[in-house]
Amino acid sequence: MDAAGSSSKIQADGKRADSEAVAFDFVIVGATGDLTMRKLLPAFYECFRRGQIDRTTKIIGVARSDLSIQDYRVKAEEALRDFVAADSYDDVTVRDFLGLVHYVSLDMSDRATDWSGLISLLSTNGGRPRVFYVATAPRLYVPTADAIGHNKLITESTRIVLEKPIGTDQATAAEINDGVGRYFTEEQIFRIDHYLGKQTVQNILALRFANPILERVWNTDSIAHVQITAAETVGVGKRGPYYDNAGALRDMVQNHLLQVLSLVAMEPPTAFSAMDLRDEKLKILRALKPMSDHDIATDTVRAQYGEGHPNGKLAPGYLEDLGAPTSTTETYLAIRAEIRTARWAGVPFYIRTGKRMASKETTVVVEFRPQPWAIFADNPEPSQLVLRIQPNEGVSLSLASKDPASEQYRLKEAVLDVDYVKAFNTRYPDSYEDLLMAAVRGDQVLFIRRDEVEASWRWIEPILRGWEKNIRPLETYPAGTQGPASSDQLLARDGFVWKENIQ
Ligand SMILES: NC(=O)C1=CN([C@@H]2O[C@H](COP(=O)(O)OP(=O)(O)OC[C@H]3O[C@@H](n4cnc5c(N)ncnc54)[C@H](OP(=O)(O)O)[C@@H]3O)[C@@H](O)[C@H]2O)C=CC1
Ligand SMILES: O=C1O[C@H](COP(=O)(O)O)[C@@H](O)[C@H](O)[C@H]1O
Repeated sequence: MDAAGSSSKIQADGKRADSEAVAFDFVIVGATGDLTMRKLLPAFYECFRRGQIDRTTKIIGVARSDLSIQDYRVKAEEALRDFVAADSYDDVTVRDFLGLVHYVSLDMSDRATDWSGLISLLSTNGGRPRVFYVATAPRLYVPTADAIGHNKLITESTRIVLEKPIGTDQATAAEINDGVGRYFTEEQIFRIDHYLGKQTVQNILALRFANPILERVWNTDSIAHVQITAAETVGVGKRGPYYDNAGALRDMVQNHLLQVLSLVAMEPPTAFSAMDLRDEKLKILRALKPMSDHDIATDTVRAQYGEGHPNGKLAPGYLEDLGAPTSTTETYLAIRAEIRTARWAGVPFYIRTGKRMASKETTVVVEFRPQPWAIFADNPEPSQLVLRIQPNEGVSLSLASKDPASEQYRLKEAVLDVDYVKAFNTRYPDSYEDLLMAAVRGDQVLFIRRDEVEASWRWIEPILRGWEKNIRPLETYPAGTQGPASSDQLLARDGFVWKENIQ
């Protein structure tokens, strides 16, 4: 399938048809870190290459390391070489882009640090967008906001972008929100969730609210259950110290997967505005049925990967990856959630995520209710709408069909499938590209509001506490598998199965 009319909109040089070049000052605090090197600089490079960034823009790296601008540009160039797709990398464009990149050494934990080097780089034009992106450990979010305020750098067009995690529970989230909120208004605070930068996540809204054919059946009358899966093949890697304090619930569910769930479940907003959209997401987060200790025991599963053989090769278990003798941190979880609204009464939402699983796939599966009266000898399988968030971005709908190979009236599943990359004949931008440019433009549609963060933590925290009390014991699963068997039982109890190997 081809996207009607799309080819005329794709520009040969890869520019995005609907966006103009903007001039701005963008300060990245944490400029030598993994996130900046692997994601932010490559994303900015792509936006520059596509003509979205004006040449007078300044991207100013800030960290404690004592580096000259030249040293930092060398590092930035290495990062672009490593992390920009080969077919996007171009020496001349890289050279031009590096001309926008600056560096200042500053310590955010030291109020006495002299900010004059940074201040001299910032434009005095109060209308020019000025963004501070805080890509450091969360304990520095408030001191950074404090230093920005103390140095009187907040103009009418200044924004602050906060990376996840916003806290580790309700209380610590409130401390960060209050601390940053002393200097910045809510309209100036951009809490990032990179899942909202994924085109396929954004597309959930288009599918639902631009296609009445779907929206009319998007409720408990037609939908039997929803599965949200974010499976990863990677282990904990070098992020062990962070991850062991977080676990899968804080790392993936509190933010990314609850955002996906709220987009799948929300009512149509009255307008496509940050306020209306976030109001509707918030209602869903607030409508999640609180998990009692009994629910935690029966409706959650938590597990940690042990040694296994993904693709026939030995992979270490979590403890070995972590380099610790013991840990009760979950690297896998499955939860059966309920949303207490008229639209979703009686429709379980199953969430699962895990590291070192059999395959990398992030999907939303919407299973429709079965035919109430079967006239065929075969019982048709209920239709499933599958949103492939990543990889192989696309959407498919399985339909029961007459099997042409059978003389009798036998049924067989046939699949309507749209592969977005082929349909739109364009590259899929990395999540950070849209998010960075939205922060520059001051558009909060793709960012999380304070009350959403709080509502997410309110639902998550009893589960965290229940697990701390071992209400649901930690299981193990071999690396390279689909998690523990009890996760299957969670669905089997309701008569459902996880849909596997979607990609
Ligand atoms: N990496 C990732 O994939 C993801 C990261 N995040 C979040 O992004 C943030 C950054 O993560 P990541 O890049 O991995 O972390 P890193 O540890 O790799 O980088 C931290 C950065 O902060 C700088 N820094 C540390 N202390 C100070 C200070 N006192 N003043 C100024 N700069 C300081 C460090 O440089 P220096 O030592 O030179 O000061 C470094 O540039 C974290 O909040 C993380 O949770 C979120 C999602 C994914
Ligand atoms: O935020 C995070 O997300 C990644 C998964 O992101 P994806 O875009 O590859 O789905 C996860 O690996 C990481 O632990 C988590 O912090």
